[in-house]
Amino acid sequence: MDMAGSLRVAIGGLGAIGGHLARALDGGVEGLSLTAVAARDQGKARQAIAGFRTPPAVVPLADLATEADVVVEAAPAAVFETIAEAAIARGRIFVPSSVGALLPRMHLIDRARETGARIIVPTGALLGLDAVRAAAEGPVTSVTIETRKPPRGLEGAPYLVENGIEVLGLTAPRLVFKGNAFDAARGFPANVNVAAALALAGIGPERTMVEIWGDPGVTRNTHTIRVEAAAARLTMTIENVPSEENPRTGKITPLSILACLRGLTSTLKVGT
Ligand SMILES: NC(=O)C1=CN([C@@H]2O[C@H](COP(=O)(O)OP(=O)(O)OC[C@H]3O[C@@H](n4cnc5c(N)ncnc54)[C@H](OP(=O)(O)O)[C@@H]3O)[C@@H](O)[C@H]2O)C=CC1
Ligand SMILES: O=C([O-])CC(=O)C(=O)O
Repeated sequence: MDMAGSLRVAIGGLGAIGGHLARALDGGVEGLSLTAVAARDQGKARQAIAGFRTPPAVVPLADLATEADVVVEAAPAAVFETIAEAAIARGRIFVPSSVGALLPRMHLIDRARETGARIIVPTGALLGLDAVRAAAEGPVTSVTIETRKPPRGLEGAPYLVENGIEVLGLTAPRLVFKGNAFDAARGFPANVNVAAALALAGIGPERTMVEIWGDPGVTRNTHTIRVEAAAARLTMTIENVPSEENPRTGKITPLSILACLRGLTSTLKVGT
């Protein structure tokens, strides 16, 4: 907490997610104050915060956790571990964006249990994780997610490169991946964090099934969840407007994280 009793927030990464979130926090959010940021290019980061009302410290990734109660990860999956380990070692609240990177690192949850840290996965670019969590308190038969992205939003994914799948020239929708959430997150680390979040909310990454389509007919990153459970059947679709900074990332993602952070301090909290 800072002297005004606000939760101190640090953000690793200042791109489509981190940049938007930093500006929103600097604009003033009750109960939250932005104290530190990190990016690869420190000069660019200093420029990005130059006009802020209260400029945060620009620090190396591993130091974010010394400056804050809540550490938001909004960087490429490749540096997830550096941010996560430091935050968890210090017993902070860790809010990951690169949720797919959590799936092969579930030991971080055991470590958090030891240190008193919490890992809070935001709904991010997805929807309906409240209903999925509720359904998963009872028996669940199946959980699937179908993701459709404009081809440029999938370009360069390791699974496509390894399998020689070219998406940029597509003239019709193509199913480029079908498998479980664990393999989807490994093959598409910058594209299907939503599948990882869904898996964690519901029945786990081995049983959560994923289809990824390169679709030249869509302009939005579109995710449809289907859940068959004893208590309810859910079918939900979200159509995300790609952000200008990074077409892989829907504009709703930083808004979801902001809503998640508000929920850490608000008196009235709505939703599971
Ligand atoms: N959970 C969800 O629903 C969603 C999750 N995501 C995921 O969130 C993450 C962030 O996405 P997004 O904001 O679009 O990404 P961007 O590419 O727009 O921004 C990434 C940021 O990370 C910084 N960065 C890169 N490398 C390093 C490094 N080695 N050390 C420190 N900082 C570094 C970059 O700094 P610089 O500019 O200096 O290079 C940049 O500020 C991604 O993993 C993405 O897949 C995205 C959408 C939805
Ligand atoms: O739709 C989006 O904005 C991003 C996305 O699929 C993900 O990273 O999981």
